[in-house]
Amino acid sequence: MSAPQWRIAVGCDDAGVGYKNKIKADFEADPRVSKVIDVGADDKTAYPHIAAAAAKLVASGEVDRALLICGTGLGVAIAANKIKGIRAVTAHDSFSVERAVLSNNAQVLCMGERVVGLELARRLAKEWLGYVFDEKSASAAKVAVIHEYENGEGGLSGAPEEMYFSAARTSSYVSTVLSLLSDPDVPASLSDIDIFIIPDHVTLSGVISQVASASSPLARSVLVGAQDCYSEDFGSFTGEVSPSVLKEVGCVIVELGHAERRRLFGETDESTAAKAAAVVRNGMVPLVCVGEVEKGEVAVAAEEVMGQVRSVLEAVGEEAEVVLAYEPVWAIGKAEPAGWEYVCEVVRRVRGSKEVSGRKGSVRIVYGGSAGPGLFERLKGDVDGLFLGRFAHEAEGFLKTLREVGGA
Ligand SMILES: O=C(CO)COP(=O)(O)O
Repeated sequence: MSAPQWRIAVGCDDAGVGYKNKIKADFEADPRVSKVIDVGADDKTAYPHIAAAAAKLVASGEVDRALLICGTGLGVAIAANKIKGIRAVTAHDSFSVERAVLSNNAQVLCMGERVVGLELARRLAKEWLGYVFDEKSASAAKVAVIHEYENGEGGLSGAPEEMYFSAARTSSYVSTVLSLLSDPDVPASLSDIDIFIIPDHVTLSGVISQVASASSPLARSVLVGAQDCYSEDFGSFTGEVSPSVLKEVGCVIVELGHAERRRLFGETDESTAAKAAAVVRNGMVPLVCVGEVEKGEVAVAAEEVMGQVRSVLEAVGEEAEVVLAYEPVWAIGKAEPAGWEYVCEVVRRVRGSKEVSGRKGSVRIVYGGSAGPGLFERLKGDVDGLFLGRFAHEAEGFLKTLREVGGA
């Protein structure tokens, strides 16, 4: 496979200036390199800033690779790996440099000026330019798993969604789900996904206690969420539910902006965004429902959804973890979900938007709207999980879908 023309960022801290400058000059003279961006620094700038600046250029696609030098090559690798999408390695021998690209598709190579001689470092950097990751190789699937871990695991909602269950039914439903999850035959892969249940506010604390006293670690890992909360923590807001109290009782996720709340209770992008900020402020994860009202073109739907997404992401800041439940309003409460190709295309556009792809915090996108068993197989790859309503109202149906999302 022939090497492309590389665009490369180089950077170092004050311990790596000499090697960085030499290798930079080598790159500039190498016909395999089309562009070199030097992110510094020849001064006392601490290495994490330099490493992050170079890694961000890689993550944004402005360059293909980065080469970072510090005293050991360790700190710059650790820092670069904090940037989403980055695979940075420290390597000081020929074989590791080769495998870093061919096995791990690492885009960032780090070396230590105090570890290897200059000529070896220059030779390794030169060899590095000759390796190209093969997306069709057996390594590709393993690299994809790294990406999945970075994005977090899929999520699933169980009933009781909306206001369908009595308190007694919620309690018996949750005990059935927990006992099914405690069955020794449940596939281990279910522990790779985040399973969540979002009951009504009144039964929430009871469900949290049921989960806490479940008999298996998998059942005890079920996350319990709330269906809404207010944007203020405390005060004269009679009838509202405080995000601070939700946190206090062990709630970890708060669903916001459901289509019914927007339609029946006048909730807007602004009020949803303010609530999302309150949820994040209280250390919980907002699960924000977004979706176009009318069925139509993918591009129009994605634009409508992005309007809802933008206001939330602006409000929560760039580091907060967010789950988006993409629920086309027209597909809720129907016999069938929206077409899988349509869903994947809208989700791809949302995920690829600069607002979503450019932020530091994880954004998982789950699909909701008449979702149930048999759907995830079509959506996986683009969609991180499912947000279930009626088709999880029977515990067995919920478990069946969980197995599908868990790849079991
Ligand atoms: O709105 C939903 C979940 O919040 C979807 O509900 P249904 O799957 O029952 O259509």
